[in-house]
Amino acid sequence: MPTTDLIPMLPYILLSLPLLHLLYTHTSNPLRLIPAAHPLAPWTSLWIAYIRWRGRENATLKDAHARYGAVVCLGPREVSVNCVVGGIREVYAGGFAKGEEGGEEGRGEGFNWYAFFGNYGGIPNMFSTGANKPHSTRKRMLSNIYSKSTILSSPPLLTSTHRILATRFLPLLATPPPPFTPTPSTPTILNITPIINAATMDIVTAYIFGLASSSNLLQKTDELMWFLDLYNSRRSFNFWPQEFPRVTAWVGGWWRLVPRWVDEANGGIERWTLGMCEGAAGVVEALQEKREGGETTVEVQDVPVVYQQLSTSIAKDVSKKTASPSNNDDVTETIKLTVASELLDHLAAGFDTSSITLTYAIHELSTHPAIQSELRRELLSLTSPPSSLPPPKTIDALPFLNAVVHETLRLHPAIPGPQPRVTPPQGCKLGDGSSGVLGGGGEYYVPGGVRVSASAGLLHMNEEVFEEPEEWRPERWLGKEGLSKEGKRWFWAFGSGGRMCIGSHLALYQMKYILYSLYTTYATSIVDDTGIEQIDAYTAPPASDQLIIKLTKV
Ligand code: HEM
Repeated sequence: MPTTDLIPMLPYILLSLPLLHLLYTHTSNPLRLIPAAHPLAPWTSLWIAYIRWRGRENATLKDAHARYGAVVCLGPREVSVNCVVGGIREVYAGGFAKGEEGGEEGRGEGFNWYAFFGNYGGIPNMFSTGANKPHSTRKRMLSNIYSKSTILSSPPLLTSTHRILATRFLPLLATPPPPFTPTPSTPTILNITPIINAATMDIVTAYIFGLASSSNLLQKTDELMWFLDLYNSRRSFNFWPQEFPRVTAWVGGWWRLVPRWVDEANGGIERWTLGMCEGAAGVVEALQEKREGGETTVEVQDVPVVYQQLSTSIAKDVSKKTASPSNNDDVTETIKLTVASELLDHLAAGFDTSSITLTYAIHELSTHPAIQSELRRELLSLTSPPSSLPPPKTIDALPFLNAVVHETLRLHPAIPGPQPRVTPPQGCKLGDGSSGVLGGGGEYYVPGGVRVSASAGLLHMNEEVFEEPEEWRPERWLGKEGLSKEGKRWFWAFGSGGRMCIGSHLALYQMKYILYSLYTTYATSIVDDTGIEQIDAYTAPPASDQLIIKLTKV
């Protein structure tokens, strides 16, 4: 055929090129062999992006795993796993990074879903860092102060927790001001959720910054409302910057996908955190003077445990990297913002997740009065002087309280959504070839650079592991052995592996003490739990952000 005869066919040839390319990439993609959550999933990532944009990801994954098994394909470069063997054990215990390794200072390159959690204009922190090496350097700086043995024996933490519960939390419950009481004439009926938010924030920031420099949201109601308004209203604007950061930045020049006030809200929270850092820095200086023989006194509860440890370690790290700093002010500013970015993440991660869990614990206890009485019996069996709390180790060892907290974390994990990681360059095998529900189903090769995730909200619903998983049953954690061995492997509220929650012991500590204070003083019952269902998101508070309960003095 003469070449000129081909000219009329040119548009058709050009049009078919993208289709041929799509066909080629599909047939050469090993992910096409994995059961697909939707017919479009192996062909395009637009389907799962649309599901995320609609806020339907958790529900969609639940349905997909129920239909197609433990490993499902969500996109041409994405899979979800819902099993231990060939699933969380490989991905999380196996140390898959959050973003591809490499990049500037080994911080990772390519897409990193967590980069969005950087603060102060993208300064990374432990949680947001993509690559494993810089992450583990940072984690080593902090692991000791968040370890179980340190938390359970920390005088600053115990003293500040006691002060916060005895002088702020219980008095607030006794006479709650208007924003907490829907009808001021009935002060025993109150919205417990913001009070719990305030209590967890005050305890977490007291451990981080010391009581004198921390938040006092339980007593400063206006500040609490200001903070919660900023914090909660940003939630619905995560999609674009988190899933499509480059598009968001590119389009941002002429069309804002995220309203300006979200940036302003972030700025407000950042300045608030810097204020606490400055207070803590003053206390660290005073401690230094004291060590050098000065007169200064610092009360035990005012020691900024986390701030002190982190600022010292980061200062060493930064000065090591900048051997001859050209500008000392720049170095000081870098240290200040690096510390603040890290600690802002801790206070946000710490207050939000713990208060979600506590809201559900109170909801469940209020709808299960017999279990509430059983818990109160156990708590009241402790004897402690009226002016102090029972010792942390005693509280920690209470079996029924422990069961109530863990069963709530199982049924209502504060982070039920997918925790994305990236498969290593050499690829991996997911699933374990077995057919049972406990195994990973078929075994599949997954190449490097693929987004893979598991979700606590799905792992905790396996009926082979947790009998009647939709039921809240603290007793499944009791008995001689406690939860079954299999149950322990599938319990994933704090994640697992190197990127597991660093604050889990602090979280358990404060949740147990808050429940102790509440239930040794009051009985709770539900007045209005409309909207108590968890939203479909990574971190999932109640849809209504509130729980109205009645308190009755015991
Ligand atoms: C009930 C309370 C809590 C729950 C359910 C929870 C859950 C989790 C989970 C599932 C992760 C891993 C997330 C992922 O990789 O996508 C995580 C990480 C983290 N959590 Fe928590 N958390 C809680 C309380 C706290 C507290 C009190 C702190 C305060 C320090 C905290 C600080 C962190 C940090 C800094 C990370 C990142 C760890 C790393 O990158 O190595 N969390 N948390």
